Amino acid sequence: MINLLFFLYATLPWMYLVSRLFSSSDVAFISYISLNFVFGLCTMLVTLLPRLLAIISKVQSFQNIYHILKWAFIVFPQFCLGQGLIELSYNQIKFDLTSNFGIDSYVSPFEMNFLGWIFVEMALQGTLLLLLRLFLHWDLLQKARGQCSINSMVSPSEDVDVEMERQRLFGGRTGNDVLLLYNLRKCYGGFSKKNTAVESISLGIPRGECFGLLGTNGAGKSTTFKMLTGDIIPSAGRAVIRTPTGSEMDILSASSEGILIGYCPQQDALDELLTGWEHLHYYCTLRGIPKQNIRKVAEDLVNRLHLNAHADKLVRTYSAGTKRKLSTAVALVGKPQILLLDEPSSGMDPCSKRYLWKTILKEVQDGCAAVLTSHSMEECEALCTRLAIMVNGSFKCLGSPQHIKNRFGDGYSVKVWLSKEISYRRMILDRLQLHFPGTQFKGQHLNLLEYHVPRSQGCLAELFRVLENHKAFLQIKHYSISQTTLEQVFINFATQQQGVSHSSQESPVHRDLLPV
Ligand SMILES: Nc1ncnc2c1ncn2[C@@H]1O[C@H](COP(=O)(O)OP(=O)(O)OP(=O)(O)O)[C@@H](O)[C@H]1O
Repeated sequence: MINLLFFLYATLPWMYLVSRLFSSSDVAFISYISLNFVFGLCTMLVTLLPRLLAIISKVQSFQNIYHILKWAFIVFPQFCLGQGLIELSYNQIKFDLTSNFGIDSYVSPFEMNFLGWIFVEMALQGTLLLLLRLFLHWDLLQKARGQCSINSMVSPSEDVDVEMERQRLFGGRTGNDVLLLYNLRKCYGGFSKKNTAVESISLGIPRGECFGLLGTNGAGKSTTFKMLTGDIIPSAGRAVIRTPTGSEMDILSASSEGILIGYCPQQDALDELLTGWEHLHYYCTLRGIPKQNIRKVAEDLVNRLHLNAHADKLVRTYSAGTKRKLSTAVALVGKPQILLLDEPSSGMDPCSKRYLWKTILKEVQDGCAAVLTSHSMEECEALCTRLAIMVNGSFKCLGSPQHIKNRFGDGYSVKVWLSKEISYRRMILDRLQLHFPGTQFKGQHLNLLEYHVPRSQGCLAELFRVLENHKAFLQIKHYSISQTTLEQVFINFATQQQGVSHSSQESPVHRDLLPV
């Protein structure tokens, strides 16, 4: 019995590991167990043969071969099981026979010169292989741990809107929501956990909402999308879809329930050797659109995204913007209930962007739930009913664009152009702080300085007065005062991003002022 338990303890992780290396199906695992038993039997026979020959012929060399094989095969748990059972039966039979003559020949199975080494070897092997297995499947273990702690509060420093959204989700107040993310988390790098790309985000998106994900390069937007599409497995948390019947299911099983998810990845997943028409035809077929309707559906998408001039050409001749249009068209095939758009408008001209926005808005109005990432604040304001700004993988704020501007953009943005590139940064700040306590310096680019002045009664008129009075003294060429924009709110959050690259061209942070 002990031997059997050790056998299971030692072999199962090993067998599972090897079978999973070759295939992800459990059928492979079962086949592997069967093969293991066959293998165990073979090693037993190979060892027994010299032993039997040694008993029959009394030739010492057979006995030596038996001993060598016995020690060599000890690394195979299957052999240990068979060998252990045989030795135990042999021991018992010997004891039964000799006890009648008053001889106690019983040997404890734990004696090192009997089965002791087998136990030691199996315990070591079992432990090592189990640890190896845990190491290789660390992600799965993290996932299991995440499931257990799914209701746990994540960070006490979380923004109140983000926290409320989490509570809404875990409180079950998700009436119309179709896409639900529960504490979704992704760490790259297994054990090291150094790179947490997405840090326990919780979100519910109802039908007819376009949700915007904003963040600097590397904030974790694409990783979130990849978890939703099954490209990568979350380290913790769940992404679920609510079916029309009200039941919740894992997002990856959605297609089996007939729920369509449209995905426009950040990198165009297009075949360079096919034309636009061929792509659309192919995806329509994949989506199960009846053959007679394919032409109509493809034509509709081509018209809506203004692809007519390019649909007949090979994709390799497309410009970057045209490829994005085709990728978006592919994502829209079959009227998906959930639409995931990863920077769909990157590289598009302003005119094409408008057509794209119109198309996305139409889909959303028709009841689709969309998630969109973009580096264009204008786009997010035009399309998104709610948005979140991601910094270092977690949401820093969440709500409608107006709500975010009201909460985080309270006050005025003052831009001052100096006549020369002189270091008047501190002096201007002192003057402004004298009249408007709480004024902050936001950044500098050559001779352009930016300040944030908190809102107060009569502040605007006073602000003009102060700047006019000091214009000549402070060498101010001209200045502008505006309400804080979404872009400025974004910049404020984005400066918190770890290791934000100052050389990037993409993010709005780099198009505007940087903190100094
Ligand atoms: N396969 C990977 N292995 C290790 N780290 C990764 C991997 N993919 C992404 N990361 C890291 O995860 C973090 C988030 O990356 P992600 O691509 O999700 O950012 P993003 O917000 O989509 O950026 P962008 O706006 O540039 O598309 C980054 O720090 C990135 O370096």
